[in-house]
Amino acid sequence: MEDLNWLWILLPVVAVVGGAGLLVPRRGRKSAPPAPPTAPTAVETPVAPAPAGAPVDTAPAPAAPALDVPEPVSGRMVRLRSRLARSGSPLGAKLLAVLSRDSLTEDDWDEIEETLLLADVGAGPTSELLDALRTRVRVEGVQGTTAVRALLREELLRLVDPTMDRSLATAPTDTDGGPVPAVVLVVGVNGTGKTTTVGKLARVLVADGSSVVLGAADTFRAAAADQLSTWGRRVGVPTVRSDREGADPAAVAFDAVRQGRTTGADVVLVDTAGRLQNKAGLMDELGKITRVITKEAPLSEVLLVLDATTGQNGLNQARVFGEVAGVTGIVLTKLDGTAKGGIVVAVQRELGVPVKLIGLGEGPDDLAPFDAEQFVDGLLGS
Ligand SMILES: Nc1nc2c(ncn2[C@@H]2O[C@H](COP(=O)(O)OP(=O)(O)OP(=O)(O)O)[C@@H](O)[C@H]2O)c(=O)[nH]1
Repeated sequence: MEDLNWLWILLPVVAVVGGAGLLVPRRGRKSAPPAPPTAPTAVETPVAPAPAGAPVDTAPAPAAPALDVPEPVSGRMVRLRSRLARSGSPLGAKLLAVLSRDSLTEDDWDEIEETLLLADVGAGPTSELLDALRTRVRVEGVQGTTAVRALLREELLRLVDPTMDRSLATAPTDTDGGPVPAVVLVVGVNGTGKTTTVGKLARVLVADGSSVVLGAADTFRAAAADQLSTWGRRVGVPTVRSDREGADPAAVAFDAVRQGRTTGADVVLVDTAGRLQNKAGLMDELGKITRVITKEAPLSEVLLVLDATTGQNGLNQARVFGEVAGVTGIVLTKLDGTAKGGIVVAVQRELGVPVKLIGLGEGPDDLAPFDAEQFVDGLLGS
């Protein structure tokens, strides 16, 4: 109980701080904060009937768990910044080292180019940055560590683009029939961290005072639904799932959204499998999920989860999902495991949509809203 008292004390604080960076202001909120500790049976609540031919079961309600108190969102970017800085940050450190040399030769510029390419910044953004740096070093005669760092910070920031809208649409949507939950569909190939991200995001939303329903539409792997239920249970969030391996993911997604609607939830987060080997199959599956969900509520976000350590491979995935899934935001996971932060720039360019969230580790609160300035400062080791 003592833990839970902390939750109620924390919620108003987190709602203010978290709302600034991550979430759009709520419109027409109609529901109370997450299930209070006295109603633990809200976890894994029964679902509405499945569409014809696609039965969906729900697991029985477990015994009352002690609920976690998610870490406030506000401190997380600071953690990212220090992690990036601690990682040795080859990108920022190497660029600074070369740019600080007395007079830059062609070999030095080649070294800068190579560093950027190795950090997965991508060919287009690399040549843009090189042109900008060359011009400014020549024209402005920038010299000295402080001035060079300021120049590099400015130009890296321009590439990462602080003007992009990175807020998450997690406010209920107004429809003719009244407000319906925001629906966030999470897509990406297997192993990138989708289920983990859905679990972490549920915690962020709970910390923000939202009521959440999870939909385990990754029916390919039975353990994925267990994994998701565990995440939900820890913060008192119900999970709609099927225990039948290979059940129709669209049916589970539909039931999750219906459940959210019936219970007046603010947000429904839907995890998917993304295991399909070809574009046509992927398009069919995601198309069907989207079609059935939108019978209940419009899609508010389609988040593509990409593993930051996969480089060019990740970009290829981004391209395919971008074409078939109408992606509105990118979640870059495992940024803690790579020094190649340049992927942020490359993937935004590839898809034309912003990185909205980043994964910083395997801990339950290792998910942060992406902040361009903090990210660049982390790269520069400041
Ligand atoms: N280091 C690190 N590991 C992460 C991060 N996000 C996820 N992981 C790990 O990546 C592994 C795969 O995560 P899942 O969430 O199961 O991935 P998935 O995309 O749902 O995989 P499938 O269910 O197989 O499609 C797990 O071991 C996670 O703990 C992150 O930001 N950093």
